[in-house]
Amino acid sequence: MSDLPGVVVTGVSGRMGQMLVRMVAESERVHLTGAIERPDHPWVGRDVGEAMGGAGLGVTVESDPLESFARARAVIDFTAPAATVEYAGYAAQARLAHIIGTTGLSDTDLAAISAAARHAAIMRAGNMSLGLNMLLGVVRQVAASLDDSYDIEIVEAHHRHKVDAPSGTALMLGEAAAEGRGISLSAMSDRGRDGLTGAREPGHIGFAAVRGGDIIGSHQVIFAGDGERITLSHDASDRSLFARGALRAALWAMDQKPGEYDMSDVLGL
Ligand SMILES: NC(=O)C1=CN([C@@H]2O[C@H](COP(=O)(O)OP(=O)(O)OC[C@H]3O[C@@H](n4cnc5c(N)ncnc54)[C@H](O)[C@@H]3O)[C@@H](O)[C@H]2O)C=CC1
Ligand SMILES: O=C(O)C1=N[C@H](C(=O)O)C[C@H](O)C1
Repeated sequence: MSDLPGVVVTGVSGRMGQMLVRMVAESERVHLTGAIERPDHPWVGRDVGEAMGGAGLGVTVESDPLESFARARAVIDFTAPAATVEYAGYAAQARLAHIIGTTGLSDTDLAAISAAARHAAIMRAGNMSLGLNMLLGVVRQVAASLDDSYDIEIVEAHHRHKVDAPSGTALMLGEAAAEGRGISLSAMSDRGRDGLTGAREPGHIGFAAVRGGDIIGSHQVIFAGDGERITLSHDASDRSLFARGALRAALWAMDQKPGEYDMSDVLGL
């Protein structure tokens, strides 16, 4: 038995899940106490380290989170919207910190997560990298300094397996630009142009998504004016970036009161 605070990872067979299992298991500050997958997954019942193709870690993959949540201080969750909403309810019952990396959440999902945050600390961010979260402040500032003769367009690129668009990060960048401009993103965004769209609406924020190959995550915010263009960009070249941010967030959130937090709270930005 370890005295270190327990952390559960959900979606352990996924791209981020496997990265997180490795990082939590190797950490000297936390202890891996649970590994969760969906009920029909072939890894359920196996040691998570062995299922990942390495040495056993002494943690069996389970589909029922109740027991492992009861032994933990935090759950790190990069799965899918329906799963994340379900885990938010369980984490609230067990009063443990819930670190949410899952993107593609609907307004209804977000409302359910806010309700769960009355009972537990929830840290949610569409991107947990330090660099990207620093960039948000720069985007806000540039958007506040330029009037709407500079058209704002957000272009994101991801691997062929990504299921949601625009990416969670693109939406965070869009929110930062909208805050800088003093506008509402939901009222002023253009997504997925196709066909005879008409000329660009002044003041709107446009989104475009590229999907292909093994691109980990690239984002550009373009401020296109007459005669010049400013481009702010961020490129992730290693997924461990996000896992490191998530682990830092878990350590931070374990000591927070119930409520909703984001990476700016964790990083003190
Ligand atoms: N916030 C951030 O920094 C980042 C967020 N993401 C987001 O994380 C999510 C996962 O991304 P990937 O790992 O690339 O996807 P993935 O498809 O490789 O992994 C998702 C995993 O969740 C599991 N899962 C689905 N439903 C489940 C359930 N009910 N219970 C338990 N497990 C369940 C799947 O079986 C799979 O193993 C996506 O929404 C993605 O956009 C990804 C990278 C960074
Ligand atoms: O699905 C991914 O891979 C990623 N998802 C996040 C997003 O939607 O922005 C973060 C990162 O870009 C990788």
